[in-house]
Amino acid sequence: MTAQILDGASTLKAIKAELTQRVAALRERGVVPGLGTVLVGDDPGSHWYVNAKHKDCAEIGITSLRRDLPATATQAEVEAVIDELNGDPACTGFLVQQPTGLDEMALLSRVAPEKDVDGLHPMNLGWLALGKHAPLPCTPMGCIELLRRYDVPIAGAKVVIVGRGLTVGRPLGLILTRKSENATVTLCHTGTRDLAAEVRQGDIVIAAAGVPGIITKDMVKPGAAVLDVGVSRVDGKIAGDVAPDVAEVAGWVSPNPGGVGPMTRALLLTNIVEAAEASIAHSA
Ligand SMILES: Nc1nc(=O)c2c([nH]1)NC[C@@H]1CN(c3ccc(C(=O)N[C@@H](CCC(=O)O)C(=O)O)cc3)C=[N+]21
Repeated sequence: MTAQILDGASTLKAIKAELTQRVAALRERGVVPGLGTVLVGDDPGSHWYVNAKHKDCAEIGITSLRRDLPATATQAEVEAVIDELNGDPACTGFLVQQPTGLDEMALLSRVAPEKDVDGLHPMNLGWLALGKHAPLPCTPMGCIELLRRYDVPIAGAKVVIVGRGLTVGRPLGLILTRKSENATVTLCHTGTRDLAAEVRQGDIVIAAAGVPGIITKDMVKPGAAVLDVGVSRVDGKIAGDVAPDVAEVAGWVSPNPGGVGPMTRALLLTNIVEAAEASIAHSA
């Protein structure tokens, strides 16, 4: 027996089809959702991601405001672009692509919280900790949406997260322990004494350590769902956190590429549409 594939690419397609109708409904009411991106420098990976995001937007009727700055851009220059997008009504949501090489906390904090479609503004993460509705981070929500669409049970499940990074592991623990998800979470990190023993308890394992192949077959409970969030490059190719032979014991696995990456984009699109819908609710 081999694991069922959690196909993020086809799920992104399905979500785009659903969002197309919501964007059309917004446009009928005179609201055109517009995504802004702020990109600093010429990292090819970052350029690929930002291009992909704008292509996704164009497909479903979201307009694009693209601000590309050279690697030499200063903190003040990037902050001026953030201020400009904060004040532009055509921009209903935007993000600063990471990494920038600048003071990222200062940049994140400067984005108007209601335009923070990455869900990473300190105020939005604070609302998450306090249990109030706010934009949520795209990669964690992409993981959850992928599990939901394949009917992997989350409520009551033991979820083992590997990695405490600010964009995935840390917020994911907060989200999965809400009443609406109701999972029991173990958050592992470099201080974890026996990683294999922790991972073996997981009905769901979410690997977001950025260490190629850190999750091996012997660590996985038979039938578990294993999500691979890690993006490392080995010889120019994407290497995930999950070793390929994990599929021999797992019940479900997300491929990488083709799993959580496209789902991150799907949830970004969802956040853009929701921010635009919320702007109507607030002005009505
Ligand atoms: N402010 C900010 N927001 C982000 O959401 C953000 C960011 N900064 N910095 C970098 C990470 C990374 N990220 C990905 C998006 C899409 C894929 C994706 O769609 N990958 C494809 C193809 C990958 C390939 O072939 O190169 C896949 O997994 O199938 C991956 C990774 C968003 N990030």
